[in-house]
Amino acid sequence: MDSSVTSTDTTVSAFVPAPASPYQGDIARYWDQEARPVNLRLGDVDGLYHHHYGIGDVDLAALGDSGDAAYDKRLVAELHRLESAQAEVLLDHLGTIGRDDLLVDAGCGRGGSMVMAHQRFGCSVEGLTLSAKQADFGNRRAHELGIEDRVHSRVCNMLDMPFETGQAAGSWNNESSMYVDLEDLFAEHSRVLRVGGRYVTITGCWNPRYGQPSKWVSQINAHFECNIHSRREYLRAMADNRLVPQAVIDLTPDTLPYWELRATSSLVTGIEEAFINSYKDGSFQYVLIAADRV
Ligand SMILES: C[S@@+](CC[C@H](N)C(=O)[O-])C[C@H]1O[C@@H](n2cnc3c(N)ncnc32)[C@H](O)[C@@H]1O
Ligand SMILES: CC(C)=CCC/C(C)=C/COP(=O)(O)OP(=O)(O)O
Ligand SMILES: [Mg+2]
Repeated sequence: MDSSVTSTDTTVSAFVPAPASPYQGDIARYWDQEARPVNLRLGDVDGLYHHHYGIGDVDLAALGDSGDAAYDKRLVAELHRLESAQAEVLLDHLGTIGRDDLLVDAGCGRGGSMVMAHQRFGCSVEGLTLSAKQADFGNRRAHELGIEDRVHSRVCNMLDMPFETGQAAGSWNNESSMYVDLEDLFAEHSRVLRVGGRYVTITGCWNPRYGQPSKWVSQINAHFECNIHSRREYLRAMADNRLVPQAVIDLTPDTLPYWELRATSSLVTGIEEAFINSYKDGSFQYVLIAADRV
């Protein structure tokens, strides 16, 4: 992958709306300033830039011997493969999407999942992020791929989406729902989705069976300036907003191999222990919820 995508990250969106709250201003700044090598090096593998985590078994044969010079490169490629596999599973749950349909990526990051959705369905994909840097990055990448007329990112609050009622065939949050109130979020997804449309989220949530957010969950919140919700809050807020779960899948066992591999790499960020320990002590879960808009 040509690294110019990362090195030319300097353009500024023409219009950046004022943040809806001081908190959203902080989150916009957070993502404008984010440049962790773990995200850029993985994205450089094939030009799909993700800000989410991975699922699936590690391919030990592809990883090979940790002693040889190219091991680091293979490790990066393997972590990236698992992150793209996560996005594929999210897309699997959107149901049937046609070329004329619109999909909405709420909290789109640098747009990796949007590109994958367009490549799979041929549809239009609109992404919303608080970060002008991320929107510019995603739009530049779409332009390089020649899909800028079908894949577009903008700076916009996902609680106030610029779409007509019932305009979207599908919408999702991929690790972005921990920044907003869930009642407000699902009310807005419910509004923009057509009846019969599909909403999908992959998220980390605290487990009501544990009791309250554990110290590890609190550590993850502090690390990302986010506010992780409980599994119960997701289901309740969906029920309140005409979103009826069609699948609720506990992906915790599927994401642990990614974290255990990442913890051995030179790209660690310091948050690996909190994810591994909270997944193992049962206080935190990685879940996919797919819901029908009824
Ligand atoms: C962890 S990243 C996930 C990015 C992307 N979904 C992915 O899978 O690569 C979280 C994203 O949520 C976005 N976000 C947080 N709060 C938001 C809000 N109120 N409106 C729009 N985007 C928001 C951030 O700007 C960031 O792009
Ligand atoms: C599952 C949960 C609770 C996620 C919180 C949201 C979040 C910040 C996701 C990862 O982004 P990233 O890819 O930028 O993070 P990192 O730099 O750690 O890879
Ligand atoms: Mg990452």
